[in-house]
Amino acid sequence: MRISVIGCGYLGAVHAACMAKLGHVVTGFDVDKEKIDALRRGEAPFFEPGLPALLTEVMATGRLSFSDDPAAVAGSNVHFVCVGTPQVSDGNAADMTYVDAAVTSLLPHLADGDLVVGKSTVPVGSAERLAEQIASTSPGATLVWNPEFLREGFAVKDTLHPDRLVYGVPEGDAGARAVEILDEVYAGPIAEGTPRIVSDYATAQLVKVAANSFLATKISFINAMAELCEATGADVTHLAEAIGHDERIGRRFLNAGLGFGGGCLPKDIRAFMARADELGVDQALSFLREVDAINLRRRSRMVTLASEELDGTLEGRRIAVLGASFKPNSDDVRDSPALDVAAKLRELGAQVVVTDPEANANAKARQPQLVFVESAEDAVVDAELVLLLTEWPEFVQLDPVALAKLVDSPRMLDGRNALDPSAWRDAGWTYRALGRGKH
Ligand SMILES: NC(=O)c1ccc[n+]([C@@H]2O[C@H](COP(=O)([O-])OP(=O)(O)OC[C@H]3O[C@@H](n4cnc5c(N)ncnc54)[C@H](O)[C@@H]3O)[C@@H](O)[C@H]2O)c1
Ligand SMILES: O=c1ccn([C@@H]2O[C@H](COP(=O)(O)OP(=O)(O)O[C@H]3O[C@H](CO)[C@@H](O)[C@H](O)[C@H]3O)[C@@H](O)[C@H]2O)c(=O)[nH]1
Repeated sequence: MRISVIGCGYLGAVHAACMAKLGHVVTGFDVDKEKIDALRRGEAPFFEPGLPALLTEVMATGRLSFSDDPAAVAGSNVHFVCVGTPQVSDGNAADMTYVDAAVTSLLPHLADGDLVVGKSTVPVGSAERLAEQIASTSPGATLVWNPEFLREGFAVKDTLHPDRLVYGVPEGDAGARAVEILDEVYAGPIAEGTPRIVSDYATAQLVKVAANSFLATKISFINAMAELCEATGADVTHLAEAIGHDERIGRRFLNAGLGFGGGCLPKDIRAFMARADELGVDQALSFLREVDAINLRRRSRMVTLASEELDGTLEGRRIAVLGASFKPNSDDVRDSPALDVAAKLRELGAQVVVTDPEANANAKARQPQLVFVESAEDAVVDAELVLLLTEWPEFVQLDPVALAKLVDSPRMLDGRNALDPSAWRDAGWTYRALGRGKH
């Protein structure tokens, strides 16, 4: 198939490369010329394991090209819309400006029989509105909604081997034909047995935000339990393990700590609440307000614990922060709990030194007043307190004995429950963690 991918950010760049890997001829288009120039050189514009090698492999076949010219999408039969839907600056809703602009720029290049495939995460009702817009100028083209569930850090694997495919299609022949085309696009994963669910537009859009709401709720549930553990002296890691053995609950996404961040879960639950409000069913999602509040409370709890560790005085105290990205194996700092905590501590007067294996540059662009260094060893020199805020493997594997020799005072606050408490305590550290023992 001839495929265009509109928007080559985290989602679009991976999607374009994976579609080429599946044998299609792909043109990636983005308005960001710098990003396109990098992709044309075969460089991933962000850190994503496996993407650079995949780009090199598929670009050598000649099946993948990139352009900053909107007309480059002409001639493709399937057009994936992968642009951003961030939170609006003055509220909780999703900003649909980029999706609207992307579809508008696509319209003049659509031919009869073309498929427009929405992949961005949008408020329910958007597909119906965009389908009308497309029908008014290009009645021969069809819109389908095909939400994406990839995780950063595993994006290539998740795209090539998704755990499910969801198609939201219109009724009638156009919908049936759209299913046939999408089945051809995803022939590889379907042959591997990937389940696919065919439904209407509204359901497909809702599946995406429902899935992210469930994941966010699961994380906030365990973090609420962490609050109880802190009040009672219990250990949330044992609690998670114990309830996780119940297959109906499951252990995944029960890692208590600093909570969720990134470019998806926080903004998606807020946009979902905003949309429910518009639909007059805000009560149905009122629990998500609490999910958000529990999540944000973990960040302030970390700041409080840091202050307590330093006898209530943050002013002028040297704090080392390990981690800036919202999770390991990503350089994404959008709504990063780690960066948020580091910035707050600095605001309160601490001398904060941050290090992240991949996210230093992105983090510095957002928080230029923070000091960034290249390694954990550099960050902890003379530190009175060390905070582990993103559980990169290189941080989890740090040697507490060697590190103790570099710090001013061996105090560790583990914001991700990622370290072995006894190893750190045996090496002379004061070790405290969120949800583990009485504070
Ligand atoms: N990042 C993820 O892991 C992930 C996973 C699943 C779904 N999503 C959803 O996918 C969408 C994209 O997310 P992202 O993380 O890739 O965002 P992003 O900000 O990394 O990328 C968006 C890209 O769209 C480009 N763009 C903006 N307007 C454009 C236009 N009119 N024409 C062409 N390009 C344009 C931007 O320059 C940018 O490169 C969002 O709706 C997000 O919720 C993201
Ligand atoms: O037990 C857990 C699991 C995750 N997290 C945090 O939750 C956030 C999100 O993690 P994850 O879901 O792995 O990252 P994303 O790449 O943002 O992926 C989510 O958001 C994507 C965009 O919508 C979806 O496609 C994915 O399915 C969904 O998992 C991160 O800050 C993690 O540190 C926890 O605190 N505890």
